[in-house]
Amino acid sequence: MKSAGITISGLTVGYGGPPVLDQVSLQVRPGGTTAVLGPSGSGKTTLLRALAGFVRPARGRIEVDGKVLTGGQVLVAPERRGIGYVRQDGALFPHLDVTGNILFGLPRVERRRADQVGPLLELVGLSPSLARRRPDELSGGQQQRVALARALAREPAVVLLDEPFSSLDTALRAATREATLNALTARGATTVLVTHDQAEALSFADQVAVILDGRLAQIGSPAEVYDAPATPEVGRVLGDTMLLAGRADSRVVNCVLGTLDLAEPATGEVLVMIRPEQLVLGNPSGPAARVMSVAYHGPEAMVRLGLPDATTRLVARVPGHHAPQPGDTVHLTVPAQVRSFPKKHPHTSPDS
Ligand SMILES: Nc1ncnc2c1ncn2[C@@H]1O[C@H](COP(=O)(O)OP(=O)(O)OP(=O)(O)O)[C@@H](O)[C@H]1O
Repeated sequence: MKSAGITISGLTVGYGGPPVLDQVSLQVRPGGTTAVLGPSGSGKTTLLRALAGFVRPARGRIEVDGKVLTGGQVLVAPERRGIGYVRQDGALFPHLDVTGNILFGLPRVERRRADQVGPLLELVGLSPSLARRRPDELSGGQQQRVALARALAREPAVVLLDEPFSSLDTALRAATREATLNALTARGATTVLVTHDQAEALSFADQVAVILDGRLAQIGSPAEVYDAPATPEVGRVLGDTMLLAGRADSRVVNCVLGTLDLAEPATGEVLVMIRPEQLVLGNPSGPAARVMSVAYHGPEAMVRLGLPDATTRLVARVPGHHAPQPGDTVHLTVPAQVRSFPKKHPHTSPDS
């Protein structure tokens, strides 16, 4: 399969009302994997639908491998785009077995080649012995992998995945995600994954696009968007954040947690963004806080903390076996460099 790059320019889509995607422009490199992350209703599925050719954009252009699929008068039909689409529910045909599902819709000549089913199943991490099972004889994760094998059977240059793992439990989800990524990489497919799940986006993709209210708020590597979000809102989409009022002076900022180092210089009134894992408990040089509650999750615990000012509430993520007890007094430090944003509104509570 040939890898193909995707270029989306000024894409605006509405369903008769105000645009649900507004002037979105982004690129996916050939063979690259981009995760699209954003709150519910932000327009993620609409972006995939526009790529697949299921909706006609009001404006904008979509090119795959340098060929215009959408733009001006051009609207290439979905089946002629060379794009595979795997939906959240897998959408297998219940009356067809695995082989029938994978070969469905292929040209008649290729459909006779049932021998391609075994290698495809292996590619997505399934045993070829499942080839004659029907969907109701498969687990959710197996069904998702069959759906992926069906998409790959057409050898699409681009594969779109719309929350394909969200109905699976944690262990199955990780295994299916890995099998999917391996299969896509082996085929050199260019992939766009829509997800709500921050960890999934950060671990699956080489590029993360954050969509807020129909607009592309930021695009970059997983580390860029997580560590250096363009706005507090992007920061929040990527994970839990706390915003503290502070006064910046070049590379440092003074806030209720003391003097912290800034990753980027700033001056004046700012909001300091702190992630729960940046708060370190135990160093007596830091301000004291009282443990309000502890949510134990096994490998980690989320510790809710109150500062003596009685208004600042913080959350620290600590290793599960290091969790303090409610009522304990702990000391807080932030050894990491932190990010700041120009101050727009006062906000001193954790928003997680
Ligand atoms: N067929 C449609 N007709 C009218 N409005 C629609 C249609 N499909 C989606 N919308 C609206 O467009 C907006 C974006 O929807 P979209 O499904 O793209 O969001 P999303 O980010 O994928 O959401 P979710 O994460 O909940 O699936 C929403 O406000 C939604 O109500």
